[in-house]
Amino acid sequence: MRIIVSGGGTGGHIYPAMALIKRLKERDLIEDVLYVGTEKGLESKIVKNAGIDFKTIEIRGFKRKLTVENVKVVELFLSSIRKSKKIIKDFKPDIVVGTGGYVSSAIVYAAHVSHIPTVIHEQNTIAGVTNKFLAHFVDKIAIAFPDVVDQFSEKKKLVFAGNPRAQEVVDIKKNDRLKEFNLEANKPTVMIFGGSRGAKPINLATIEAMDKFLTADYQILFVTGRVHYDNVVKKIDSKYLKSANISVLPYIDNMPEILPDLNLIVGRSGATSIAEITALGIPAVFIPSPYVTHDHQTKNALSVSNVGAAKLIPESDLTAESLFEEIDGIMRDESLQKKMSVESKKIGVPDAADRLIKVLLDLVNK
Ligand SMILES: CC(=O)N[C@H]1[C@@H](OP(=O)(O)OP(=O)(O)OC[C@H]2O[C@@H](n3ccc(=O)[nH]c3=O)[C@H](O)[C@@H]2O)O[C@H](CO)[C@@H](O)[C@@H]1O
Repeated sequence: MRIIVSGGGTGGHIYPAMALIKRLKERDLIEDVLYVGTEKGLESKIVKNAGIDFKTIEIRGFKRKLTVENVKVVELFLSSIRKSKKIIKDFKPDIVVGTGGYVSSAIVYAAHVSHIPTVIHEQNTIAGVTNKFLAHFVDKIAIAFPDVVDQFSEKKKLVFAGNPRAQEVVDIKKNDRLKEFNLEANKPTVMIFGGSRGAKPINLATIEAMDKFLTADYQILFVTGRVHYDNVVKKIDSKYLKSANISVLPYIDNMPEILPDLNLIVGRSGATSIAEITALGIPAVFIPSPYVTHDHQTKNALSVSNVGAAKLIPESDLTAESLFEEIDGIMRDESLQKKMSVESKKIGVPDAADRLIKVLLDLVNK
């Protein structure tokens, strides 16, 4: 099939799109693929690095408050629909898929008015603004959490698919990649990170807890987020940076290959991270971001912690002490780790990419 995929802004919208493309290629289902994003978004780097054709449109998200800036946003939206129609006319897709973020709104809408089948993928427990808007026009809405059903009035369009990134990570075996980060290959390992862009409060609590981690009988992979890295390193005493027990990195490009080597993941509760974690059954501690629309990360996290697969620290309770105690409590208790892992796997969707592909094939072959 000829397919246009669009999703961006943060990794949580991009990696599911990339996982879908990867699986379509593995199954030899792609005749040609084009990714539509913005030049400024994280997608520009990730998609270009993967060698996938990439076309940009200029578009911005609405400000929630009434401001004059929104006039510019409307102008850009209209011009990006015109550009999207041209892209569609030239590429002639059989289907267009949007995975969220405002960038996907123009191309998916333009596909709808050009009578091309359309699908959106909603990763979260609370639907994003773009997907709520697009829901009126698209043919199918693929969801990753059953809870989100209530958010859409277009019930007949809903299909539960999970998040394609789950299937991408589940096939990768433990492969001792931790040595690349100066950590031991077989020592129990905790990764602390704040989603695709890093999170300052998590970074600060981790820096303050370093003293305790220095002597722990497990090691710490601390991923700060690219924009925070220099500041974090400046704040850390060099004895921690030289320690064999702690590795500090700005970003991990090959996350699927690292995940099987981890015993505990601590971080934000972005939906794509959750899909990866539950596909593999990795115990987790979530510190939901309170800065996202409708506090959706708390709802995401609760769907995992409510079944005993993760612990939850509200950001308002996050300190070096609470962070260390939660991590240490889990790392000292192997039976708890096993129990969390079993419960986590039960809610994982390891065949999510194939489920989503079935939705696409049903539309294309209609
Ligand atoms: C602040 C914000 O708006 N966050 C949203 C964003 O999160 P964010 O972009 O952080 O998304 P997720 O936590 O869902 O996913 C992060 C992705 O980035 C990858 N990764 C992360 C760090 C790293 O060093 N290397 C790497 O590859 C992870 O493996 C994962 O695939 O999109 C998610 C999915 O719609 C939402 O649920 C989040 O609420």
